[in-house]
Order: sequence, then structure tokens, then C-alpha cells
Amino acid sequence: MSKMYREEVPFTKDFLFRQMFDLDSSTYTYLLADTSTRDCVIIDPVLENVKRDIQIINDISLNLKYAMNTHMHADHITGSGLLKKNLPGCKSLISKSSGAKADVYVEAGDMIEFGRHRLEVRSTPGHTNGCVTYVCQEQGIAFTGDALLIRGCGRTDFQEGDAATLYDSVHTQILSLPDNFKLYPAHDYKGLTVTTVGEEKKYNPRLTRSKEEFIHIMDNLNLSYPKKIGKSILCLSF
Ligand SMILES: N[C@@H](CCC(=O)N[C@@H](CSS)C(=O)NCC(=O)O)C(=O)O
Repeated sequence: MSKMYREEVPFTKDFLFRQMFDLDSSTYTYLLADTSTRDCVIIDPVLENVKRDIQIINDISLNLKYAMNTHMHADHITGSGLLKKNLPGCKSLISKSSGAKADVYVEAGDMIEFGRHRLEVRSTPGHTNGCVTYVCQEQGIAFTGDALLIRGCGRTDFQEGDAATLYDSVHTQILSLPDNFKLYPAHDYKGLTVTTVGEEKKYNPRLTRSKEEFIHIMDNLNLSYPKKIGKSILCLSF
């Protein structure tokens, strides 16, 4: 095995990471915390799992600062609003260009802080206009939402999907990170949990192709629409 895959950046001792799963929509929700200050953020919470998420936040004595989303989801309703109602002090957060309502709007270059940890906002449109990727440089990780999935990528056939834009976003904003950075997507449909930049640059069957080939692939995916598309896109307020 090459060095590239072995030398992943270890988490610092004061960084807590939890990956949680929604069985119905195959969505990953991430809980990140500073274990010294107890401040935490949650990325892409799912409405039906809010009780579970509150339980874990309370069990390990964390203070939720932000319920944040990588984009406006078409396949499930965000749990941000219900988390806010139950955890005073929590603010909802999404990109300005998503068109959704939230307490805090972010754009490329912004930094989201919890304790001494920071997430950099990178704009990665193409699946939707407002898609962002959150990068934690110190821990060597990025949360790619639906822009990059493990050995795949987000579909581009509804909302403001655009295959050429997605190709540029992923190559310039995600695959330009160091090869050993771990990538955590918003979904996986095969049971995989994490990948790396190096792996996707080598093995992603869509994104290793030319832009023209990528567009052709994306135009011919023939996926059925997500079951909850009507409800979730109508639910624009966080
Ligand atoms: N079968 C699922 C929907 C699956 C799906 O369309 N996933 C989206 C992300 S959620 S909008 C996607 O971009 N998939 C890309 C792919 O290649 O699978 C359901 O019924 O909800």
C-alpha cells in the first residue's frame, strides 16, 4: 500500500468526532466538539433523528453552537429548526446562496468556530447552487455534503444541478486538498463511511474522467427522484 493512504492526520486530543447515520435517507450527520470548552457543531442533522442527537449532546455535556447544513436537502428535512427549539443558544447555519432561511449565512472563506476549532467554508456548487464543503485543516478532514460522495458525486438533474459546475467545484475546492485529507460525505448507499482525497483522485469512476465524459455520465444516471423531494424542498426555513 502506498504511503499516501496510510498517513492520515490523527485527530488532536481535544477534538471529538462522531458520525451518525439515518437509515431511511442514508444520510450522515456529524457531531464535532472541542472537548476542552465543550462547544460543538452538528452538520446535516435529520429531523427524525433530533431526539437521538439531543440525547448524545446532553449525555456528553456539550453546548451546541450551530446546527449547520452543507446545502438545502431534497431527500430529507433538516433537523436544524427542532434542535434550535430544544437547545437554547443553538443557531442554524447555511450558505447565503442556498436560498434557505437560517440565523447565520456563510460564504466562501468564512470560518466557523467552536472552541478553538475552525471549519473553513468552501463553495462547491453543482448539485445545488448553495452547496458548501466545510474543511477542518488542523484535523485533515472535509465534509463534502453531496458535492463528492465516496466513489461518486451528487446528482445534477434537479434543484440547480449543473454537471460542469460540479466538476469544477470538486476539482478546485475538494480534490485540491492534500491527498491524505479524509473526506466525509452527506450520504453513502453502500455502507462506506469515509474516503480520502488521494483515493478519490485515483478511483472515483466519475471524477477521474474528462469534463466532457463527466457531463455525459451525469446526464445519463437515470436515478429515480428521492421519496421526500416534495416535502423537503418546500421546507426552506431552518
Ligand atoms: N434513493 C434515494 C435517493 C438517492 C439520491 O438521489 N441521492 C442523491 C443525494 S440526496 S438528493 C444523489 O445525489 N445521488 C447520487 C448518486 O449517484 O446516487 C431516495 O429515495 O431518497
